[in-house]
Amino acid sequence: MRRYGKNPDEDDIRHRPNPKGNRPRTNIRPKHEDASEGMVLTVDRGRLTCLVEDRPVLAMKARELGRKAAVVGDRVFLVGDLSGKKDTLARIVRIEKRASVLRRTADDDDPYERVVVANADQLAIVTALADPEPRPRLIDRCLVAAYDAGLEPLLVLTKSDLAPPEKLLETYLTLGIRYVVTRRDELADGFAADRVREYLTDRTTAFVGHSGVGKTTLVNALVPDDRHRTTGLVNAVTGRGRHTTTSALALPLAGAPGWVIDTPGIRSFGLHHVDPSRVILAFPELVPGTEGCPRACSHDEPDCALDAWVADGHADPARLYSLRRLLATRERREGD
Ligand SMILES: Nc1nc2c(ncn2[C@@H]2O[C@H](COP(=O)(O)OP(=O)(O)OP(=O)(O)O)[C@@H](O)[C@H]2O)c(=O)[nH]1
Ligand SMILES: [Zn+2]
Repeated sequence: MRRYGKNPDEDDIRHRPNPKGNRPRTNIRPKHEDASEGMVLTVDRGRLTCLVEDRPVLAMKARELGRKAAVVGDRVFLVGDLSGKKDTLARIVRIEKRASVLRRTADDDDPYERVVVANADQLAIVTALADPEPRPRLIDRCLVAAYDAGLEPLLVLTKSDLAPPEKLLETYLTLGIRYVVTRRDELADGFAADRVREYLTDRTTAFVGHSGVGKTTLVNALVPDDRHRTTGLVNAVTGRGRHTTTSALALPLAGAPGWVIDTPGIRSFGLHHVDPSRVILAFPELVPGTEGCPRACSHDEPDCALDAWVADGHADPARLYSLRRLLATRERREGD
């Protein structure tokens, strides 16, 4: 698996003073030794549906977790009634350290980060080739978020029955991004799902896309029949309606091991949280060229050493251009 960078989640590093002073460490036992492991499938107004063994269990966060929130994809430990029966409520007592964190801010000037999905290793960026028109800047912003989170991006271009993909793909050639193109008739006969599934096997893939691009249609083709979301986003796990669904939803991939994590349609992708030093990790051949950069270089400023280094023939200028294009998406423009 290719990874673009580590994503240390500061939240997970707990600095707890030792209240017992110098008492021997053996006296400190892990709490809740009997807790069972589960995975968060969806979150709905403070209630988390977790998969424990093979059953969905409704749970809430234990007080002792404080402000730390569990999100979809989190591996958690639960205690209490884990039968999954009606009207039971278990408690989440621990959240495991996350392998990755996909974040977004509602707006660039909104410092409040939302952790959208934990532990994904791939980001499927779903874009229609027409109806609605593709928005390259939105795609670029999703790419930046993927690189920042250490997720490998996959472009999923839908509705190729309405418009051809070539022109849009040209833009992404130099980025070396994997892509898959689908069209309406291949949805019905299963070919679209077969082709997309190849990229999802053994992985945890978060799906993002603008409303109306056909994300739900595609996700339904990829997950078991009884887990279908109706268009209008009825929560397939809790069965509740659209107005309650603001969370992502993890669904098992049908026909192969893997997880599909559907996220609500997005209109924008705020990048307030993005660190440019991580975006360059998606361009490994450019990294040695940054040795001559000023400290904390954004790689998109006049003193950046990459211009001279690339001019000397060390790397393809088109790749530097692509890096700059992605870095520039951090500045918000009308319609992002
Ligand atoms: N022509 C064409 N239409 C498609 C294709 N895939 C989906 N659609 C249609 O596009 C519309 C939107 O599809 P959805 O799957 O609801 O889109 P979505 O991205 O989930 O949108 P939200 O539910 O708003 O987030 C529906 O009318 C689909 O039938 C395709 O490959 N070709
Ligand atoms: Zn630089």
